[in-house]
Amino acid sequence: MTATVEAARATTGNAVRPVRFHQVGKAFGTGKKSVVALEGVDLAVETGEFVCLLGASGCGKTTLLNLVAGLDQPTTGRIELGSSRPAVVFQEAALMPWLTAAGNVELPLRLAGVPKAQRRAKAAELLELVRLGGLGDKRPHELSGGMRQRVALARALASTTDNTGSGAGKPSLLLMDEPFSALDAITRDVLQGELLRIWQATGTAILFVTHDVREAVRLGRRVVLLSSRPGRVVREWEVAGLAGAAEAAAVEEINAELRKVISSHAAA
Ligand SMILES: Nc1ncnc2c1ncn2[C@@H]1O[C@H](COP(=O)(O)OP(=O)(O)OP(=O)(O)O)[C@@H](O)[C@H]1O
Repeated sequence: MTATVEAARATTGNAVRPVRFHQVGKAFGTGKKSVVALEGVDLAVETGEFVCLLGASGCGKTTLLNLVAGLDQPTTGRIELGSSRPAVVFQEAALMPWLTAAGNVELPLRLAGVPKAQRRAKAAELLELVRLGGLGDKRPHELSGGMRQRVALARALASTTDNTGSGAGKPSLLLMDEPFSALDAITRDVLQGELLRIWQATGTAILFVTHDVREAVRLGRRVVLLSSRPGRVVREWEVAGLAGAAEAAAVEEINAELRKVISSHAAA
């Protein structure tokens, strides 16, 4: 079977989907030493949707995001990318230490050839959005871990927005790989709330990787569970709008399913 990543019009009716996987597989290496990280993954993210991808350590979550981001190629299957330029926010903010916060946010715009005045204005707007207005001249080492992740989020939003000219009319897509897992519990809680606000304000689709069930249910409208090696989609839950007892019940049910997946892998 051929493996491709297509910048195609992945459509549902007339709408363009940010991304769709068709039976995607990924193996590292060949022969006896080959590691099959993903197998037969079918998954779509709709325009403006917030999907949390959940799975045990090593089940292929990062591999899957890397395929969407174009950092790696699938071995089998096909990925249709309707999004103009997916951006990734990693566990560590990975900011350029010699640039200010504003300079980091401007970077993707600079690389896309956006004129200076326009990118300054966009960076200021995005720093306001992540509640860092007035801190644009700080360098990464002058900011807390939570603030650095806010800058990384603003930078990712800068690279997904269509003001770069190339992606007019295409849905934006943000890929997030356990972005809050290195933060303390209070900062994580605050940033989860902020991310929901920003998601609602921007309408960008988000594919968010986590191994924390509570985080997945709080943030996602849909939670997708991957099995352990090879990673396949085991089950999905619609969790939009759950609160109180219903949210707690969903967390419990998904936790039970995750434990099953982990123990079946351990027994294999
Ligand atoms: N470049 C690589 N070469 C060989 N094996 C790899 C490579 N990248 C990932 N793998 C293997 O593929 C599997 C999936 O890895 P991946 O990092 O995608 O898992 P993950 O679900 O993101 O894990 P975690 O939650 O611990 O970050 C693992 O067994 C890993 O060892």
